[in-house]
Amino acid sequence: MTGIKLDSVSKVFSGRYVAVDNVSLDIAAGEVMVLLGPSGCGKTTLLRIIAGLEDLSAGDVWLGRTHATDLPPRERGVALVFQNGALYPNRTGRENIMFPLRMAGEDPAEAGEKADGVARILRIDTAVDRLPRTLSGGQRQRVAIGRALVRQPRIFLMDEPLSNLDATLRTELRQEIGAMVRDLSVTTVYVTHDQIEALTLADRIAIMRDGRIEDVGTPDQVYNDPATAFGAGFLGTPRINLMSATVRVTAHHRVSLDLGDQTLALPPLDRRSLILSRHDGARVIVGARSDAFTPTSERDENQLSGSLRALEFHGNQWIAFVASGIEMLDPDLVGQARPRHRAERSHTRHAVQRASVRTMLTNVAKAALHRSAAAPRTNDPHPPATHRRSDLVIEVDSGNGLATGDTVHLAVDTARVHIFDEQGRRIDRVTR
Ligand SMILES: Nc1ncnc2c1ncn2[C@@H]1O[C@H](COP(=O)(O)OP(=O)(O)OP(=O)(O)O)[C@@H](O)[C@H]1O
Repeated sequence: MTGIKLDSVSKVFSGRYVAVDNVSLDIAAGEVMVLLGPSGCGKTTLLRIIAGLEDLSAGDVWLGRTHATDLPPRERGVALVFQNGALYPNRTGRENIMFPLRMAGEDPAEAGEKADGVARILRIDTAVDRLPRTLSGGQRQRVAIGRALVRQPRIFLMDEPLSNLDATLRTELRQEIGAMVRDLSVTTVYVTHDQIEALTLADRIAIMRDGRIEDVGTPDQVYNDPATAFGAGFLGTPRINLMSATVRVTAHHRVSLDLGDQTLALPPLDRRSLILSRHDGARVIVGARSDAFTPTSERDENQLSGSLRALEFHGNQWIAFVASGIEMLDPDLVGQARPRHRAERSHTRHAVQRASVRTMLTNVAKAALHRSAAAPRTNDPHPPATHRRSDLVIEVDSGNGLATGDTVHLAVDTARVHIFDEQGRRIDRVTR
């Protein structure tokens, strides 16, 4: 088994577009690492870097103990499966699977046996005599996976392999891929923008944004103990509520979070109270998932209230939209201040070393600051709330007696609330 180490890896396209920005990541041998993030955040580029299909602008790649930065793709022992695992149309499923072995000069009978073995694992053994056009989308993708696996790669790279399949097939094949890569103990890097795929498949998830890794941890860690507001917003449906708040510290060092007309008090022994007790007046972001609120008729200090604007039936739950007057923030915009386009310069793999990328970033940061002084800020970490994002979104039990227009009081479980600084980074330490 082979681990992967990415050491301060950057990729700048055309000398000016930073697709991957100083990424360091250790993937253990046999681990399933999912790269998760919105379109354009650099997931595929990072995968192609591991495969050796992109030259680096800076940084190093290690595969096991091998320094692989300049190693050609065929010497890396990696196999890749893409969205459309394109198959040879005039070859049967079996011939497609055994093709890499035949190219490597393997005896046809032995290659055929290996292909049949892989087809059994992938549960397409009854379909492998057919041509691709007669196979279903799921079967075709299984053949593509089989063709990648038959060479027994040291590292298995998958780029959104399920995105062209329908929901049922996706679930089925996702479970099989998870079981298969674990049975084979092959180090796997899996790219997706689908949070369910990431949460269900991964040993660890790396959440990417703008070419960087925002957070990396087990599914439980990144969901329940998110390092950043963006990561917290990327996982979970409905999306986490992010409330703009000001820290208030009383004479007795009690800390409360001023949400405008409403307040949340932190318990005195809460570690966040200790951290914030020295930051009276600081702006923070309070994150609470929809299930951290409970509608209540009893009054107590840690309650928020508002008017029930809408109630939606989601099959397995009711979602309530509560107009609370609190300024809500969009997770996609919090802390987003970095332009992706860099200074106009021409860079080749050998010309751009780590230091020069750093200089480039500094220049761009200066330019951005200069621009922000002259023009209205479009990337303000606290953009004005929009009507669409101005409601608290909460889960309620079976819509029990609530009606739109009602005033609702919501008990807030402060233990389940996350506090981020203005740039969206957790103020307290996360467990990793
Ligand atoms: N060859 C290239 N030349 C210039 N820019 C590129 C090139 N390849 C990728 N990019 C840019 O780099 C950024 C990262 O692209 P990448 O494909 O890695 O993102 P992604 O997270 O995989 O997105 P998606 O989920 O949409 O596939 C994108 O904005 C893309 O336009």
